[in-house]
Amino acid sequence: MPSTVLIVDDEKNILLTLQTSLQLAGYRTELAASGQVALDVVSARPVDAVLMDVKMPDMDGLTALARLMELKPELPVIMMSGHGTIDTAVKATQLGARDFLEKPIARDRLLVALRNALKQQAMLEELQALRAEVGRYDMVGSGPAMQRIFSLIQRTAPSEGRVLITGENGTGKELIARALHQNSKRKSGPFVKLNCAAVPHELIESELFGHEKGAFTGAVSVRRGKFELAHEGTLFLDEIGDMPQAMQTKLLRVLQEGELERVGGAETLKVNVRVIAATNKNLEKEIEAGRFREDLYYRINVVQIHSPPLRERREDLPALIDAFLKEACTKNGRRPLSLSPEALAVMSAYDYPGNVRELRNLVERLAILCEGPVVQGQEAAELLPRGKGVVPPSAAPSAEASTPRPPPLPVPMAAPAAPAPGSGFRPRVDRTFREQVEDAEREIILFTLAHTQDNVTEAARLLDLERGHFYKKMKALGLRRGAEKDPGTSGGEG
Ligand SMILES: Nc1ncnc2c1ncn2[C@@H]1O[C@H](COP(=O)(O)OP(=O)(O)OP(=O)(O)O)[C@@H](O)[C@H]1O
Repeated sequence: MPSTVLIVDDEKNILLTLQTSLQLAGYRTELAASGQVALDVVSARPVDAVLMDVKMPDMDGLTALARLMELKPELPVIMMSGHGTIDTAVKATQLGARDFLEKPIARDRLLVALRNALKQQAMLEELQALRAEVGRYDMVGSGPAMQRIFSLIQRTAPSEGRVLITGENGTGKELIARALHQNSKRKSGPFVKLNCAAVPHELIESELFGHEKGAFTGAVSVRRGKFELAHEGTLFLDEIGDMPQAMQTKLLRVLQEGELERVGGAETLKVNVRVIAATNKNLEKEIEAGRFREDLYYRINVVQIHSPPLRERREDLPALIDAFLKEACTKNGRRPLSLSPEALAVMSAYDYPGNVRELRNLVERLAILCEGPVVQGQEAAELLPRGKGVVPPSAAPSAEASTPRPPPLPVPMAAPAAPAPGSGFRPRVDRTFREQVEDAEREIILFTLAHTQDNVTEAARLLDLERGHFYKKMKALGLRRGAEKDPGTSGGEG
């Protein structure tokens, strides 16, 4: 899409000459005969750059420049003057002008200045976007599920094929979309995102297609839609399953014809956009229920990439935790933290209904709250939702641990061969009476088994319990025998 340049000069001849030069070079132009008109145009219509004379009646160019910078601080403005002094040029630069041209303006010099200003602007915008997204591009994980995703990204990204990314919230769908863009031929173009579930139904059309001034109440100026903004780049439509049906029909037309009109506008705009969509819904079910257009589904679903929930790819947990821990420590200005084996075991046992997003938040909390330098199992357990944090005794305490060993937590499926947690049971206020009695019973059994080297008969004898009753108790508490052990070698209790 050609850039629009606003030319501001009180001399009509100059306006027309510059307009011709710029149009021949492929730019769209807007004209303003005064500083005030220029301000009106910029607040009403999309303008990519301004070329403005210094000497004008009513409002001189430098005053207009200062006002423009207040209105749109990032707008590239090139000043021009027939009586240019160094002083004026310095003032213009201080006010935010990107370049200063002397009249009469040489066409080549003008085009170079304009190209540089627009390029610089594009780079600044890209840098800003990158800064905002810092740390969000790198996809961590090397398990089979991630390998499959990486391979699909590699094969799909260079094509122009539309991609539908499916998966629960927080599984990394947006990250996949960004990776597809970054690895595509469009990577120097924009990546634009619209979350269809976050925009009120009545506004989604203008978000996507833009609107003309006065198209509806509140449309005080022209606005480009996401499709226009994504021209020659990628448009990521998140939560597409939430797109209203009327809008699905309009989207289908753009996907088929590559054309659209802004809301309230008559001009047909051609756009060259690759659409990547994502959903946490089962779109086939949505089609059956009559909520999603089947023809749109086939248009967007040329290639499908599924991002499985974190609980189905636990093998990636250590690498993800490590990456998020490093990131959070740097962000919060603290020395690097590491996880004790107990803490890692606690975090690996949790199901993460909020997926990688939840893990990332939990790790950031760890980085803020833990004293460190090694996160203990108890600290990790306390971070998880109530009742979800358990410290398996099989996880050995870290040698680097600087804090005293915390009291042990309940053991859901522990092999008696594991080291006994010791007699550290203490009453707590965050578990019920019954849970705490069971915690104590577990401790007693594990402690005794450790003492008898897993000899169940001997442990039952020491506790004055029937052997059968002892077994039942173990089962009820979720404990199992050292299954890998041959009963004959573990003390002959079998
Ligand atoms: N493989 C990964 N490596 C590193 N970070 C990840 C990974 N997957 C997800 N994340 C991080 O988890 C968070 C959620 O990811 P993202 O927004 O891509 O998920 P989503 O599936 O698009 O979520 P939603 O459906 O809610 O929009 C982000 O902070 C992202 O950086």
